[in-house]
Amino acid sequence: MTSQTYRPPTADQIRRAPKVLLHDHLDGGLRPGTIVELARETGYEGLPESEPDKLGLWFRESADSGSLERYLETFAHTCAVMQTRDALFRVAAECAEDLALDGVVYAEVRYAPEQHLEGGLSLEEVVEAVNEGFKEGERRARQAGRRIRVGALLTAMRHAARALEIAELANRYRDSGVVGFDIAGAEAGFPPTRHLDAFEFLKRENNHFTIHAGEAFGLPSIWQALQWCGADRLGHGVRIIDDIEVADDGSVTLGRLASYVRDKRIPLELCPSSNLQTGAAASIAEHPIGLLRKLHFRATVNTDNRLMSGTSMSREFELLTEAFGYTLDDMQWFSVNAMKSAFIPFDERLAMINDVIKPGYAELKSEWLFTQTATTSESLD
Ligand SMILES: O=c1[nH]cnc2c1ncn2[C@H]1C[C@H](O)[C@@H](CO)O1
Ligand SMILES: [Zn+2]
Repeated sequence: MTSQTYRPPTADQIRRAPKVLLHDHLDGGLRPGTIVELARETGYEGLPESEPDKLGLWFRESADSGSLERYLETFAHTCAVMQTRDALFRVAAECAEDLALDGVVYAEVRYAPEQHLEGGLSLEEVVEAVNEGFKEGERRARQAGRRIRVGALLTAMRHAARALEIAELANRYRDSGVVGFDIAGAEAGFPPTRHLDAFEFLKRENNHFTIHAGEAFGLPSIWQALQWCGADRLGHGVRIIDDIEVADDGSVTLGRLASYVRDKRIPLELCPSSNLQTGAAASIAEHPIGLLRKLHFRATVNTDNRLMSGTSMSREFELLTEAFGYTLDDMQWFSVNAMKSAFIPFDERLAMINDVIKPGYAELKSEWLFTQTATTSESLD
């Protein structure tokens, strides 16, 4: 008799399973219908499509270019409609609602405050609007019988020069909704060491940060992010695969950097579908996550940009299940990994693991027992 543990989970089980999301961009996850409405309300006339389904398709197709730089161009439209307090509040509330509906119980959602100042808001007003939106989304989710907790990560754009200012902002709001800091944007030509002052400030403040590294650019970027900047986690980090050698007989050799990442349990915020679009991986089946999971790296599964990739946490897990035969146990492993790597305090992470994640998977895994019992007693009658 095979237990549920060895069966692929159904789409419904994947959706109901408690999931943890560490890498999701607020400006990469808007509902297409909301973009259309906000564009109308705010007088933005630059949208390439005015009908929500067509607009959603436009984002997916435009982001599918094989280049990170072209992928990033699509954010001009989402940021354009996120320039008022009401728009930021709405987008954040809907983000929390959508994630909760997808079975996400804990999420860290990032955005770059400096990209939302065109309507005259201050950096503080941007952060407060988003924080209030997340709270509202959590409340709506609770009303609908779901539970989610959302924290914000403040991102600085790596081509700009405001990283220290944004790091200070993240530090100021650390006890009210902001759980950490990040840098994002085009990777090639913009090494993380350009922003050392920001990282050093956060270290002095005992604060947390992740760095987009090892996505469009390889090992040097990961090495800098860890050994020069002191990142707690790697945004993507998928190119760590370049430091892992698999011989014809299947034996695996880790280089110094890959060993360091695994030994120190550095969390990798892997985003499979996003990587296919930017050319960082050729297919889900060939995505390094398969090997990294086998080798017990601290791998986590993430969406990156739900709008641009037409994805969700459930969709990412469906794709992985299909490609690698993952079970509910694998899903639990990824979810516990992510929760261990979150930026909230240790006792709260532990409580999420023990009181939410493990019981959630235990319940799903036990379901097969009851279907089994029902069939057995029927056949005995
Ligand atoms: O995957 C990514 N790599 C680098 N930068 C990214 C990625 N996804 C989104 N961004 C950028 C574009 C957004 O406007 C910004 C803040 O969320 O972060
Ligand atoms: Zn990202």
